[in-house]
Amino acid sequence: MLLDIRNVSVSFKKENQKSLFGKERQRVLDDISFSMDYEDAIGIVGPSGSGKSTLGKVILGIIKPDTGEVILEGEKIPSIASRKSMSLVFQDYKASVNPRFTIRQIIEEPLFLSKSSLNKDKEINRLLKDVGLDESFASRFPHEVSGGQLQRICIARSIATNPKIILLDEATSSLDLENQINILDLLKELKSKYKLSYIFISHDLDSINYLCNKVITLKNGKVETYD
Ligand SMILES: Nc1ncnc2c1ncn2[C@@H]1O[C@H](COP(=O)(O)OP(=O)(O)OP(=O)(O)O)[C@@H](O)[C@H]1O
Repeated sequence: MLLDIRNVSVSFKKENQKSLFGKERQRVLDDISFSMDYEDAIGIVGPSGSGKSTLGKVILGIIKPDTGEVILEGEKIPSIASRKSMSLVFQDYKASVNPRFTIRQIIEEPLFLSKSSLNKDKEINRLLKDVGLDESFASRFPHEVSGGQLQRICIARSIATNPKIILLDEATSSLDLENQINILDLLKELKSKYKLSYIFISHDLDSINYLCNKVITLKNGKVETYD
């Protein structure tokens, strides 16, 4: 098994409490359990505020759950190994890149310590090709590419470290329909090429049905359906 989420609960301190030192907490995730096999694409769907992104952050080790655990290949998260095995693609691709970096610098950011510079150029060209862009993109800046192209660049960055799991948080939601479909097709292609596993957080059931083999529906922090 690749990933095992066991009885995860998360609560946050409630905002705007009547008393200044109020200790009321809001339970955002309530006893969530599910597992993921190699090469699964799991869709997480649910209304706004249902806890989808919080669950993503728990899986990435950004938020420590109050109770429960996340086990990646038998190892508890967060661990050094887990950080290397997972990467992330956001909805807000513009905010997730440094506007002063060239596309080459953006893609090589996670490769910083790992490869010699000669190999790096080759690697960047290969990654650009993987996401359907040619080598000329490497020297451009983010404002010189389209939204769909920038999201492709973020996907190239996310596969640069050979992760096992890519967490895509509303990764297609700010794109127009044509770009959404193109990105979903690209994700499918990369998945089979590199035997990737995806956790795909989305409002959009059509996209989830297109890409994913399992769907988890969250409602008020609980798993409502799992199939
Ligand atoms: N760091 C935090 N501190 C306090 N409350 C938080 C924090 N992060 C999230 N919440 C609250 O937890 C609940 C779930 O948020 P979350 O972002 O996980 O929902 P979501 O399902 O991803 O929503 P959306 O679809 O709108 O992105 C919300 O009520 C949110 O206000």
